[in-house]
Amino acid sequence: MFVSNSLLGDLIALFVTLGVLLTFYFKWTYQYWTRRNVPQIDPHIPFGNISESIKGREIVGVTFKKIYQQLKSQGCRHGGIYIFTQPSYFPIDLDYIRNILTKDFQYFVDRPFYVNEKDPLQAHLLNLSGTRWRNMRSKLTPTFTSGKMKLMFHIMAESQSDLLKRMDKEAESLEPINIKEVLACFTTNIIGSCAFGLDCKALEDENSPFRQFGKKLFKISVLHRLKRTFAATFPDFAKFLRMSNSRKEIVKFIMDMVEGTIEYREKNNYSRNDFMQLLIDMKNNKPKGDHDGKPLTLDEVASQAIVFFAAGFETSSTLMTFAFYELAKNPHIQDKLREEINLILAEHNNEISYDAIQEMKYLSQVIDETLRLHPPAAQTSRKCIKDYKIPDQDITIEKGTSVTVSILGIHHDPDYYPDPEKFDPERFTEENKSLRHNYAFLPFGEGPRNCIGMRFGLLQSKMGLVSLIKNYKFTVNEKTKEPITYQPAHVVLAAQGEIWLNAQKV
Ligand code: HEM
Repeated sequence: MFVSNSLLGDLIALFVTLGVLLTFYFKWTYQYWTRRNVPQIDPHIPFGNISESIKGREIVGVTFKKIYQQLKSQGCRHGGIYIFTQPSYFPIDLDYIRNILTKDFQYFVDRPFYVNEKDPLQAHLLNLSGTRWRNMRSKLTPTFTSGKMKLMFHIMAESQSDLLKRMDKEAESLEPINIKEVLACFTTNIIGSCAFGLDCKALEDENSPFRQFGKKLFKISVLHRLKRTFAATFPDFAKFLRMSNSRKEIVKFIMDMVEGTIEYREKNNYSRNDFMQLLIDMKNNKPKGDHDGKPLTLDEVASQAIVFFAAGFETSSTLMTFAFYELAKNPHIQDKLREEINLILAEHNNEISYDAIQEMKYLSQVIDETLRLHPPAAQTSRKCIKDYKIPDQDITIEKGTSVTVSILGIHHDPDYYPDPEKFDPERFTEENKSLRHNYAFLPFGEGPRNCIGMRFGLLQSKMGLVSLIKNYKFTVNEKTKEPITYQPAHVVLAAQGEIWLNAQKV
């Protein structure tokens, strides 16, 4: 029965053989890019090139930025990395990035995410692939036009007066202000109101159920992160195991809320200018546009509402938090912005209106520079859906390979932005923008699969900035831990720890 005369001897032989086989497997796997003549950054067993982020030492966006810088310093136009054992193509040249995101989009329609189609609330725009994505994107696009944003502006304006009330209360206490938390409550109110039709009251009460839900949504345990990465890396195996990405308590919270809202509106014949209403209309009537013509199901309505909340709430509140921090560090920029705000509002009866915000050019520069320095989405990805030959190279990206674009890496590249760590809104004057490659600034991604909520995200962030900068002068409080670093195990690029500011009424 034993190969040798002892069980121990057999076990040792078995482990040694397994060890040797595994080493060969990793060695062979980790030469994929070298075999294809693509420069690679040497990976480590078993996490490939993302060990630091898997171990929770840094956010993956920072890992990708370092890879970008390493490849760029070696003069590479592209490279290859490994996420666990899965090869991912890593373009550096902005023309290659433009081809993948836009010009040759038909090869890169999908995202490399694992989705269990049977999971409730998973059929949302961010996750969907192929024809299902095209149909949903086409149905949802009319939801985000400037006309619709103008209609939703009134809902945002209600939250803006709550923001001022909260700020007045905080400033009166003469204590430093935890700006990250205040702004998280502000965006919770706006998105909760627009996506779910709810009065969340997060600014009045930090313990409100919706604020607690927002915290829970982004609090991802190490186990859940490992599960997600595993499923993304080995999608076929995850499919075989029927792995689920849903969290039961989140599904229940959302479904109860969406069903309740729909029932109330339908029973009372009540309608409102918000995302939820547009989704309900698409459930009850055939949506317009070039798609399969099918109305949305209840699960699809709930899925879109949750992704609008998840994709729109923390990205915008992080953008605003960094904008206030940078303005507090740079008083001359803050003063210049306040001057513009006062000047333009004076021409609009001192009312913060949609049109007044659109006229504020320096405000856009401040927002763009914040998005450059601290892009909330530090990277984006695509999946190659048919073999793709890289133009001007004798290299083919194989069907099924993922592509990683380091937004943070590009935004900190001194070739495009000299002295990249400096906060300087002058980089975004019309003249300076025209001197750069269009793809050197990608905070919302690019191409047919870019951020659908860009207008909404910008509008709510601009509204937050205008109403607070108009009324308060901000400086950084010594309780803020500087230099700012990024939270390691987090979905968006957010500051580690709190950002404490002093606010003085102007
Ligand atoms: C400052 C705020 C925001 C930033 C920086 C941001 C950034 C991004 C980025 C980088 C992408 C990936 C694009 C690509 O791969 O080319 C994305 C996708 C997406 N965003 Fe945003 N986003 C913001 C706000 C919002 C808001 C407010 C919503 C919804 C109300 C939203 C909904 C989405 C959705 C649904 C997608 C997936 C689109 C698709 O796959 O077709 N985002 N966002």
